[in-house]
Amino acid sequence: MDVPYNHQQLLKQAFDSLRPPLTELLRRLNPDWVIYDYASHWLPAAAGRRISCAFFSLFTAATISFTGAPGFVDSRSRAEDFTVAPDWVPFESDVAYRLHEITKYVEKTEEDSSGPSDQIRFSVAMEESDAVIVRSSPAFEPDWFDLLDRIHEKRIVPVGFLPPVTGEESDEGGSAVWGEIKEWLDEQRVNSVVYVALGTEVSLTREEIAELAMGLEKSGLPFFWALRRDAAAMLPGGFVERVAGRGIVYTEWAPQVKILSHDSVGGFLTHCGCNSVVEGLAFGKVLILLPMINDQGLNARLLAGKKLGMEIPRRDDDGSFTGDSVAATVTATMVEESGEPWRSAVKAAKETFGDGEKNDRLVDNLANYLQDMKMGLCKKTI
Ligand SMILES: O=c1ccn([C@@H]2O[C@H](COP(=O)(O)OP(=O)(O)O[C@H]3O[C@H](CO)[C@@H](O)[C@H](O)[C@H]3O)[C@@H](O)[C@H]2O)c(=O)[nH]1
Repeated sequence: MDVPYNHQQLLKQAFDSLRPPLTELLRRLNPDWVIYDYASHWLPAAAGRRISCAFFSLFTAATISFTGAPGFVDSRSRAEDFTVAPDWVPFESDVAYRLHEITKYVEKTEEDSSGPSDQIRFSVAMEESDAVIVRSSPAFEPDWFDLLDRIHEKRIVPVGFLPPVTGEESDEGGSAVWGEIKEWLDEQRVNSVVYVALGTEVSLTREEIAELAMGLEKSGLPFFWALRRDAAAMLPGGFVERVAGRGIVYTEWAPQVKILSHDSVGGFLTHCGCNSVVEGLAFGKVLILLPMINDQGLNARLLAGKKLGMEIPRRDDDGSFTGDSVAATVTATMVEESGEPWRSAVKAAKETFGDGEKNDRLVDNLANYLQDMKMGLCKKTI
């Protein structure tokens, strides 16, 4: 969290230096399977042919489908090409980037200091795997799972949402910190508080922070805003004092899961990172969508299409938004009658995202699959 986004490639560079010791470890342990993330795209090569490799996608089935499909020529090169569904998507779909979300990636000129770009890491990690495990569920995105099955010649195994745990099972959020936050939340009305948090990688500009602050102030609703200290330093003068009592700006690592599990929280203004989305929906909170980087725009479209969240309107070219549009989206989703379909949709989705037993069944399926196919039997030869 403390590594600025523009220095993140250094983490990958450091990570790559694990290749020799990991290769040695794998040779010694000789496991049946290795499960890996996209950054270690070299793991299948390190594992060799005797160990099976499963790429674990933290991204949705829709995002993986949007990213590419073997057997289809990907002729996309301009930013505009990524603002529509790609050729291999056979059904109507809004899942695509907005111009402002993709331009910075397409026009990127600086080299990746770690060597391979994230895109290359991702596609090699997918291609070289024997199976792809997806942290999602066909109950949420049936069309996208069907499509993945059709376009990839390897097993695609949904593992469910791995919903968050609270209470004694969770050690998150030291008790003193949580005690104070809980005390404040206990004083608020049920479903009245907006929890605002933009994950671990997003950096807002001064203007974006000011508009967001103005919108929250104008909404008149109680809010709890987890904002890194460096970003909080850019808040407009007098804001914290004006909202005192009604709004909290919290500059430490927030116990997000515990906060979202509290009954006073009704909505979650989120950047649409996959973990936050699961955490919010597992507790039935309506989402207010402010995607900023990576897959977040695609997640926002997928969620908005299912009325699980409402996007804060922004200019297509530069992504700017106003405090008024923040306030209007927050109040619509949280309290106005027009937001009722969104509030009902998240209640209905709570089971899919949060039900432990339902999700555990998918984990069991995965475990059975790994057992059945162990010892390299699933190496695809087609
Ligand atoms: O003060 C904080 C801040 C964050 N969190 C937790 O940190 C996680 C953040 O995860 P996520 O919501 O996925 O955000 P990012 O870490 O910013 O997401 C990165 O990783 C995701 C996939 O894992 C992608 O979907 C995003 O685009 C990418 O930016 C969540 O579990 C939060 O509960 C806290 O508990 N307290």
